[in-house]
Amino acid sequence: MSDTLRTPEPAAPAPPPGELIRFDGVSKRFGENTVLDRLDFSVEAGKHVTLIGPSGSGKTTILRMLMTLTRPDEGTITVDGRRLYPAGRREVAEVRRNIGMVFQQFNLFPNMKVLRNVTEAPVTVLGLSKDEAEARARELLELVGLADKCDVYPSQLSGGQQQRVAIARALAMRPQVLLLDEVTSALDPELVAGVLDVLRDIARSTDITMLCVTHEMNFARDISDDVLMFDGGKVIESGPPERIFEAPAHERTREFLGAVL
Ligand SMILES: Nc1ncnc2c1ncn2[C@@H]1O[C@H](COP(=O)(O)OP(=O)(O)OP(=O)(O)O)[C@@H](O)[C@H]1O
Repeated sequence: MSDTLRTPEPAAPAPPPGELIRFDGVSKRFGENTVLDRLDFSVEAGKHVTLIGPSGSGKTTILRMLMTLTRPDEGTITVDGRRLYPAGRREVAEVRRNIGMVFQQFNLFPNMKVLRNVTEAPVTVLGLSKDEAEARARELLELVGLADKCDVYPSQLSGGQQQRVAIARALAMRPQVLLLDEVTSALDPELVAGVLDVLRDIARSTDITMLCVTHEMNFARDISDDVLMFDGGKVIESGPPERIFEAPAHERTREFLGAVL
C-alpha cells in the first residue's frame, strides 16, 4: 500500500514561528545511489532560497518531493505545520495545493489557448468561477508581460514566452510556495533574461516563498535570502548569497563555485 493511503498519521508538532517548510532526516535512495542522506533543513515563510550543488546532488529530487512526485524512503516533510510525508491522502492534497512548480520544460497544455492554460486548475481544482479565474489569469498574464497573448496556442509562442505562461499558471493557484527547477535551462540564451526579470519582479513584489534550483548565479545572488549548498546528500553549507559566493567556508563549495562561475 502506498504511504499516501495509510491513515491516520500522527499530527506534525507545531513549527517554530515563521517556519514554512521543514525536512527532518529525509533520505532517498535510487538503487545503490543514496541521493539524500538524513537531510535536515528548513525554510522560513516569504524567504527566497536557492539550492546549489553539483549535478546529481539531489536538488531536483527535493523539489519533486515537495510536489509529491517523488517519495522519501525515510524522514518527515512538513509544510506550514502540516505533514506532507508521511500523511494521509487528504492532507497531502491540501498541502500540495499550496505549492506550485515551474519546470525546465514548460509543460503547458498544447491544445489549450494561453488564457485557458492559466484558468484550468483554478476552475477545476479550486472551484473558482470562469469569470473569477479569467480575471486572475489576465492580471497574471499582464504581470509576466503577455496580456496580449491570451488567445494564442503555446506553439505560437517563443520558449521564453511559454515559460512566462507557465509562471503565470503556477501563480494562478495562489500558492504559498513557488518551486523553480532550472526554469531557463531549456531556453535559447537571448530569452533567458526576460524570464529571469519576470521572476525578479515576482520575488520583489509578492510575499511568496521561493525554492529555486538554478545555474544562473547572478540571478541567485539577486533574489536569494539564503543559498543552500548540497553535496553528499546533505546541506554542507548555507548562508546569505554574499557570504556563500564571496567567502564560501567549505572546500566543496569553493570547488563547485570555481567550476560554475
Ligand atoms: N527516477 C529516478 N530513478 C533513478 N535515479 C534517479 C531518479 N531520479 C533521480 N535519480 C538520480 O538521483 C540523483 C539526483 O538527481 P537530481 O536530479 O535530484 O540531482 P540534481 O542535483 O538536481 O542534478 P542536476 O543539477 O544535474 O539537475 C542523480 O544521480 C539521478 O540520476
